[in-house]
Amino acid sequence: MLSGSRIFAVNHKKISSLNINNVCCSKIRASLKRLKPHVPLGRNYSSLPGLIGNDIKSLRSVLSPPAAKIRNIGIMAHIDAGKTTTTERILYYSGYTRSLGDVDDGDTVTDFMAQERERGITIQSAAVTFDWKGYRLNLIDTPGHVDFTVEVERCLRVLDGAVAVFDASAGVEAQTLTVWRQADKHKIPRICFLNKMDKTGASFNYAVESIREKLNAKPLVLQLPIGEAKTFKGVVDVVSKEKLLWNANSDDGKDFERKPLLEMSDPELLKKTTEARNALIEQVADLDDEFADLVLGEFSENFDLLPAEKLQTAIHRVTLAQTAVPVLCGSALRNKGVQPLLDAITMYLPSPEERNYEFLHLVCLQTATGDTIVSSKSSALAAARRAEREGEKKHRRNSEAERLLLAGVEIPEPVFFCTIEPPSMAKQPDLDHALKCLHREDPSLKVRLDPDTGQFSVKGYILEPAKGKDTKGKVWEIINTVLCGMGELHIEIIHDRIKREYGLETYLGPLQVAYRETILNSVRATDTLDRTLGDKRHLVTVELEAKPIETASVRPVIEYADSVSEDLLKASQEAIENGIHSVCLQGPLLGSPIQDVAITLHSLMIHPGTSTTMISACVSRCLQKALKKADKQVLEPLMGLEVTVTKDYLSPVLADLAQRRGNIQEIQTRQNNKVVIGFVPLAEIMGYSTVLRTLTSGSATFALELANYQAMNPQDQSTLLSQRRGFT
Ligand SMILES: Nc1nc2c(ncn2[C@@H]2O[C@H](COP(=O)(O)OP(=O)(O)OP(=O)(O)O)[C@@H](O)[C@H]2O)c(=O)[nH]1
Repeated sequence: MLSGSRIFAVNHKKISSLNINNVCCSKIRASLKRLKPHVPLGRNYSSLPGLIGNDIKSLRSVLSPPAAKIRNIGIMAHIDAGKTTTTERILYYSGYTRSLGDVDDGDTVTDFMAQERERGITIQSAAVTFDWKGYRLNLIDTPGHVDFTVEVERCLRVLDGAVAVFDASAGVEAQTLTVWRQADKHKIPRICFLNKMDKTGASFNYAVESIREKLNAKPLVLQLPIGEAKTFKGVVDVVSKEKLLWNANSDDGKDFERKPLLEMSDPELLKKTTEARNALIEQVADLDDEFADLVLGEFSENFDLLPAEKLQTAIHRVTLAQTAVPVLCGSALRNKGVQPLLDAITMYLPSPEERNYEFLHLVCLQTATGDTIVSSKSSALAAARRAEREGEKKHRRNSEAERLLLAGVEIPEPVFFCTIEPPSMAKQPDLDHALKCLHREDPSLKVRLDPDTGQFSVKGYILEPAKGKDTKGKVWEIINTVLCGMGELHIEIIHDRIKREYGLETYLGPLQVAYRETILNSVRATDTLDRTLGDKRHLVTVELEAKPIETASVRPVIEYADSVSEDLLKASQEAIENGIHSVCLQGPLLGSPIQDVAITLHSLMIHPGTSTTMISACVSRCLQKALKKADKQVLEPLMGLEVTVTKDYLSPVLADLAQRRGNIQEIQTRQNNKVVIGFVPLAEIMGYSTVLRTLTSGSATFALELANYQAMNPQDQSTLLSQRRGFT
């Protein structure tokens, strides 16, 4: 959990173009840069070809609408489902941009970082504000790659609704499950958009079923596709029984035809749509009592007489209650189906007035991800009070400031780390500054200082010892700066950003896996620290026990025996726990965090006047002594893996995974592809994208997610320990 947050009251009249709740500083500066190119930024941003100036509509002229006409929404999905392409179409049709951006050409609005444009992927979420039919939409495009899950998390906590985009040929994919779970956690009402209906293998029914089965959600089919794959040309609006057709010769899809379905011209389609509408009405009536009463009363004889608006209002209610999700379809790339999606956003997703925010206590923090920005303190306070009245009251707080804070961002533990070095010692402060700023934007990036790893330091291609003596015999050592991140891509992007945005060429050490350690048996130790400093005697005696437990947490459980005096504990508890935590952060085998342990303090004697530092030191030493005696175990990160591959390449992929200690759980058939689902240790999967590309001629895709930490087998553990000690 992020350590803290602050609230900022923003004068929205001064920055009316940035009607957003919580985006990182660089996004705000970059947005300002787009609208006002001369704002001095003090940091380099990638240029925005073709976007500065006339191509983007200035929002300063648009008056603030009432809250009921505001939609704060996000776009989320598995990587490459088409979020950015859909966002580009949305911006174009709303009049925000005057030309269609393309991910493949690297000229989109929301993917504005150089790395995003070069790789065609979203790395940072981007917020844009635009209007649609009298509504003000604040939209955030989020990344789909698992390495940037925290970006999604920090956006979800401020959204009122979300559009989940799916590749209609793949249905629910691995990362869709992750973002869906995140949205569930933040209680975000959603709409599903089945994109890529033009793609070979696209199947509306398959995608709807996968939403039902894999996401355990109730899909409300609001549209039916007209054609699929190459024949896809439009959609039927099930609610109004109209067909929407896009002109095949139009190059931007701006204009389309909306016509009622008629018995004479479309008998088959009309029959199918009537069946779908009746099924939809029954489904909504099952979920909404008010609608059920209406349907069973006035319209039970003939659902055709039920006005579209009544059905729409009921769909809005069930969407808000999150008992079902409306499903629409289209092809963003072929410019079909995006305008009805915009209508659905305004019609079915909630306004800020209809949402309760989870306000939580968090401690104070500098301006960073997790801060809460409000347009005025009084309106935010009113919202907080309403949330308390209507919500579960469990977060009622006394302090006014505390009541305004939104729930924090949950930060997963990093699984990779590597050293990073500046080009010269003189540049170390610049590197520290860059890392500090990047960490504030991206709390999933962790930086730690490793004083004495006993390893070699890599500077360019030259190996230098990390510790030595100078000519006068004085000992010196290199302090390593260590980057800890969510994946290979995450660290690569950070490295690249330091170069481009801060002008610093840095050197990365080899990428290493973040292992953990645990103990296998209970051990007990006693220690006494007796030191006299000046005229003061510091004397502490501690007896403690460390034992294995099941928590999957890197924080040890700390217990105190009844024999430990409560008065003594009151004065020294913090020092004792600091001592325990510092040892548990660096285990005896690899210097990795220790997990699944409980520490019980059995006895404690403290001489009056002993400093808390000495108490911490004694507890640390005693715990180290105990751990030395224990049987120890290295735990390695185990990744959940999903590889989507055509049948022809299945065998080589399986053979390769077997060599990587992979454990295959299931092989599913998804359209013409096979989906291999299993687990593989992270250490074995480094650089997998290159290997998979070679094995399958670039036709396969894969997704990885941390599943848990598992015990290494004795042989692999001893090989790893030998490697770390430099014996192999
Ligand atoms: N056939 C087809 N391709 C599409 C469609 N929409 C997007 N694409 C392509 O799919 C690829 C990924 O599109 P993006 O819009 O970058 O997807 P994304 O979900 O934003 O990707 P990340 O942000 O990196 O997760 C690009 O090559 C697009 O051209 C579509 O409707 N049909």
